[in-house]
This record gives sequence, C-alpha cells and structure tokens, in this order.
Amino acid sequence: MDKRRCTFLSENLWKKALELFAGGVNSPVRAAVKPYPFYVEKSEGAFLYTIDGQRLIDYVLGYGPLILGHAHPYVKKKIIEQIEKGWLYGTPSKKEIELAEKIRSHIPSAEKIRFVNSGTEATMLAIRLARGYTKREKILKFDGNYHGAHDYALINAGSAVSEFNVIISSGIPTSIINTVIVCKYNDLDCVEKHLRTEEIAGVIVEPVMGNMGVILPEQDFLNGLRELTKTYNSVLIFDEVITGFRLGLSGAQGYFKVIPDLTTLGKIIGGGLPIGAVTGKKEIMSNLTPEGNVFNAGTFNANPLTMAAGIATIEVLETTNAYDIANKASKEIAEELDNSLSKKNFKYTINRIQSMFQFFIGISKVTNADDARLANKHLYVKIHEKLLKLGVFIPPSQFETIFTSSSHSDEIVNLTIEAIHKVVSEI
Ligand SMILES: Cc1ncc(COP(=O)(O)O)c(C=O)c1O
Ligand SMILES: N[C@H](C=O)CCC(=O)O
Repeated sequence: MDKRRCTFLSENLWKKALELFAGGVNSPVRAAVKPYPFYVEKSEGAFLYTIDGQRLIDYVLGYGPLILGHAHPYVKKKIIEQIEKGWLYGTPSKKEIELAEKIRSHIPSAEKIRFVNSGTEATMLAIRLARGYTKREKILKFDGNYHGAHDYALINAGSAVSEFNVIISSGIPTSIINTVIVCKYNDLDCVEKHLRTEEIAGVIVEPVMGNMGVILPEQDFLNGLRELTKTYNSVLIFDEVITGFRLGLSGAQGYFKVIPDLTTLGKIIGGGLPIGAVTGKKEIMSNLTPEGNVFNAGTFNANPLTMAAGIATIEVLETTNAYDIANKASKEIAEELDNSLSKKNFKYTINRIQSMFQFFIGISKVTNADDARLANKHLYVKIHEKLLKLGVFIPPSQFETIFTSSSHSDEIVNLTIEAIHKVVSEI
C-alpha cells in the first residue's frame, strides 16, 4: 500500500479524530467499536465498504433509517432530481405536502403533522405540546426508553446513555429532572399509581423498545397505557422514531392496534437524511405556532431534499415486497442464531419483531431494562468483534437493535448465518 493511502487508514483517522472530537466521535455509540471505529469509504445495498478495504454486511443500517439498504437506486434518483431543483427554499414546497399526505394515509393517529430535523427534536416538541395542551408539567417515561438527547427525557434512558453509564446526564437542571417520573417497561401498576396521584401532562413510550436491545411490549401494557391516559386526561405519546414504517406502513400503532394521541417519527421517513416529525390529534397539534402558542420553528424543517428521500422510501415500501424480504432475513438469522446458541450451556434469549431483533446471553427472559442490564455484555461485545472480523457488522452495544433491510438477500443472509455459526462455536 502506498504511503499516501496509508494516511487514510481508519487507525490514522482515529488518531486525528481523538484530537478533533470529544471521545473521537460525533455520537457516542460509534466509539463503542473497538479498538477504534472503522471509517467508511462508500455504502451500497447491504454493504459498507471501509477505507481499509473491508466489505461488511451491515446490520446497523444507520441505526434504523435504511430499511431499503444503502443508496437504494430509486431513493438516490429522487434525491438527485431534487438536488437539480435546489435543496433549501425557506418557504413551503410541494414535497412537504406529499410526504405529510403519505404519513397521514398510513399512520392511524396522524391528523396534523410538524416536520423537524431529528427524533430528538420531535420528542422534545411532543413533550412541550403535551405540557402546553394539558397545562401540566410532569412527564412519565420508562426505564431504558431513549427519546433523544434533550433534557426532558434523558433520565434512565437506553442506547448510549446505558452503554456509557450516564444514567442522568450532568448539565440537566434538577428542576427538569424533578418533572420526570420513571416506571419499569411493561409495569402498568406503576403508571396507574402515578397517573392517579399526580398531574401528569404526558406518558411517552417506545411501543417496542429498541434502545435496550429489543424489548417487546405486552399487548395489555399498550392497551392499559391507552385506557389509563384517557381516564386521567394525560397525553399518550408513542415514540415511533424507530418503529414508524419499520414494523409496517402503520408502525407499532397499526401493528398493536393501539392509537396514541401524539406520535413522534424520524429515521425511515427521511430515507436516510436527517428528519423528525410530530403527528397526532388535530386538537393537540393545533396548539403549535403559528396556529397556537406552543413554539416550534426550524430553518431546515421540511427541507425539500429530505422530503424527496422520505417520499421515495415510502413509495418503495408501498409498492414492493421490501418488508417481506427484511422480515424474512431477520427471522432466518434469529432462528439460526437460536440454533447455534442452544448448543451452548448458558441461558440466553432472542427478542424479535419484524425486521428488528437482539440477543441477550446469561438471562432467559428480557421484558424490561433491568433484565437487559443483567445480560452478559462482555460476551455480546466479543461476538460483535468476532463477527466484524468475518465481515458482519452488528451494533457494538448490547443496548442497540440489529436491523435488517430489503437488501439482505438470501445469499447475504446465508453468509451471515455461516459467520454466526463459526463465531458461536468458538465462544
Ligand atoms: C425511539 C427513539 N426516539 C428518539 C431518538 C432520537 O432520534 P435522533 O437520533 O434522530 O435525534 C431515537 C434515536 O436516536 C430513538 O431510537
Ligand atoms: N439508539 C440510537 C438511536 O436509535 C443510536 C443512534 C445514535 O445515538 O447515534
């Protein structure tokens, strides 16, 4: 390898990154890849190509948005077409109407929509809306649920918060921390107790937990949240940043047939470009500025480039068997992983729904964040590292989700299964 090319190897870039960025990265989970993160040269379909010359089968998929895989040709075409027409107008475009109509046609709770630029912004706004609408201050959330990186729900969160053990981030005012009540996932008694005794503006929940590994809701838990929030006039917010358009076109609310008051979306609806959205009942959404006085604004809100990528992605999901392929890949890989792990003499469990799953070693049932914390994180990381060496990239953290896409063909799935059998037999 020539000397010039050598300077661009991941190891060298990482040295520069450590000087430029806190912890070397711009989002903490990326630093969980050891000894240093690989740097990507390009991506296509199910593959990432690193600057070190390795081809990786990707099961992280940008942490969820890429349900069609990388650089899907139709989405790419639509992005390029939009680039030719400009990418920021500072005034409305037809594209925002088209994407909003698509979302409204599929997501049962969607009556009105506000586009923002990340899932973080979306949940922050949904919480503000719940507070503005009810004139109450407290929010109830669940241990291990992650709703983004703002102050209002960054307490007992999952994802990198758990990975790096920052259960309460410093910098959040105590007065804000005191507005957040935390219950265990799947624990309705806790929710009932707090709703009955306190004035709670809203209950925010990941209808499937995707930030503590994958943890499934009991149907009665979601039904109960709906009934209790109605009884106590509290706003039910489904954070569908991961599950929206992943569990199917109608998201988790369609899958479980429980309709919240507000829904936050992100990831897939932007086709891989930055996005967030709050949607829900007209009566609540109409409190947003300029119609009401719950403030939100954004230079990049509903920018036409993201709108174009989102519309194209949903069009593909509507008109092809993309979900079938992604779900089949996840089912087959999870089943083979189960086969492999069953030959070992330790406890384990695999939680899966549609195109998302995660495995936990050392525990036979995971129904809340406490269970997930008991899993053998070190063994998980070991498996991640060994798979990476064989060209398969699963999340570097136990507290993330393994995602599949419509680019994960039978051939790619078989390569993955081979690698899994090899790795599990060695541990
Ligand atoms: C359920 C959930 N809500 C909110 C967020 C925040 O989204 P973003 O990273 O786009 O700010 C994420 C992921 O990061 C998420 O998984
Ligand atoms: N779990 C997070 C979002 O879903 C992962 C994304 C990140 O923190 O960079």
